[in-house]
Amino acid sequence: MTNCKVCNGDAKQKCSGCFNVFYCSRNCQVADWKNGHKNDCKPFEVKRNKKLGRYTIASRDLKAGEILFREVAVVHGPKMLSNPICLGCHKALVKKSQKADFYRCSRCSWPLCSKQCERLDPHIDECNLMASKNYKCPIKVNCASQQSDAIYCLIFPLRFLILKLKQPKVFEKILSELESHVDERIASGSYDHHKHHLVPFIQKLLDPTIFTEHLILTATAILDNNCFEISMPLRGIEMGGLFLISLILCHDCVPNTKHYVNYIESDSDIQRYQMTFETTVPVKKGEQLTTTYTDTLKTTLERRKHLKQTKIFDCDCKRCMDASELSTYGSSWRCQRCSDGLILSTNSFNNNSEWHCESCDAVYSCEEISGKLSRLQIQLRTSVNRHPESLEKFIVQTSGEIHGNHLLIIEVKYMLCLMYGNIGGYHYKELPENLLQRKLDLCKNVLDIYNSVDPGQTNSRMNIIFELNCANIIDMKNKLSKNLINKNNAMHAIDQCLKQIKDCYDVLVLETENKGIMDKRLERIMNESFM
Ligand SMILES: C[S@@+](CC[C@H](N)C(=O)[O-])C[C@H]1O[C@@H](n2cnc3c(N)ncnc32)[C@H](O)[C@@H]1O
Repeated sequence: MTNCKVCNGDAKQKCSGCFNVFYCSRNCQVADWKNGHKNDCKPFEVKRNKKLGRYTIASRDLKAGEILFREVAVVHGPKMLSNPICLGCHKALVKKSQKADFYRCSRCSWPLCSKQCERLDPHIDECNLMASKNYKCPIKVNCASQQSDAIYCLIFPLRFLILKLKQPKVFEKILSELESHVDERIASGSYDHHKHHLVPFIQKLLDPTIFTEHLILTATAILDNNCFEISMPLRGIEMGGLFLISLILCHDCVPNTKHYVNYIESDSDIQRYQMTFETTVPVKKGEQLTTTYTDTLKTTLERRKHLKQTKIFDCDCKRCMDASELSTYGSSWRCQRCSDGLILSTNSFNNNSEWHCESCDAVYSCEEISGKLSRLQIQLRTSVNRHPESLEKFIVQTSGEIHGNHLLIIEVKYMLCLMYGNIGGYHYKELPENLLQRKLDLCKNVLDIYNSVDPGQTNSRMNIIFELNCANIIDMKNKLSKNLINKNNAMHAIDQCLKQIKDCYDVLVLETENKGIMDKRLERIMNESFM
């Protein structure tokens, strides 16, 4: 028999939000809700094992699109390599002219937007500290360019360490619970720069007998290992945040959740960047809830190398362990020696393993495969302009060497899906029939791959379903005008497409940054549909 969380009596009911707590009566449940369960009610449990450390499992069956939790960052700040940003409001700083300097904080000299940003939280604490030690930001006018500036790597660790002074209990809990892999990071030499620049900077501002080199490097490693990006291009914001619940979710290359950050207006000077996590697919009670720490639309070798470098673990998820990437062939090449077979990795668990042709057994080194990919990526970024004709040419020219579902080609196809029907010279009213059919085929091809590697209500998949339905509507209208289909059937099909478009819109605008763009896309297809 389970006991009531409030009075310890025999429990007869459980909280339907999380399934984690039990009560004897409605009165006890209401009392507990008011007493804090409102904030703690989350439909998952935190578990721990040797391989993952802490991880989360669903405590009840979850539908796709269920919100798991929302939270604000305990600390946020510039990324380790950041373009010049205002330390007050965090917006990107743009120079008015080549020679002009940014506005400088009157006390610490860090670049800001204006005087108004001087007193904003969290800049105020670091500014007080720097002013008290007479520290002035050394960025020179001419080197404060739009390029990444390593000096910003000083600020986020400083803010995190200030937490030790302001909220010591919270800081100690974070230090004892979060994984940092600090020793591996130090041993690899990747923290040498921090030893020479960050440590002396912090120790100039904070007591070095308490803020030792190891503590400073551990705090930095905690940020590197656990932070999420706060990326709001329309607001000009690119930074990192430490979200204490979000970080517990472990990684999978086919995750079952997605997350986004929205800006919440507040009366105070505190900026609130709110993280939301939600399921993208149905998740059964007891199943692990997973997120991604990398780009799910990159190849296995790229994802695994990125995870090893940034989060210090070797991913052994189902997708990584299958050379065919769940039968999508998302990392596969075509054999140039027999011009027939597919080249796949011989051992997915080893990033340096050889690759071999399934048909003629030709062997390729890992460097050859990585080199091929880099060459095509560079070709795509530099010589191929972002125009449908040149992207189509790229697909044709590379088809002898790379599989049509390789994720680099899927990236190109995704761009084409968004371009056809939407950009100048290719709007639906001027799109020839063959290109409309091409768009339909491309959308189906890309969707097929996303169904395996990026399933459910992910933004990229929702974008493709949106485009596929737009193209379907135009196709239907064209056929109707040529009397190739029955009017009632066509109207019914168009209604169905509009419904799916609206569903995609509803999912995509949950991330409020998308709203303006999505409104325009919706308006465009509504106009096209009823013309
Ligand atoms: C953001 S933390 C995740 C929460 C962490 N397990 C904890 O207890 O605080 C990231 C770390 O979790 C571990 N981890 C997460 N996903 C993993 C996976 N799929 N395989 C192995 N380790 C993983 C790695 O040690 C990684 O550096």
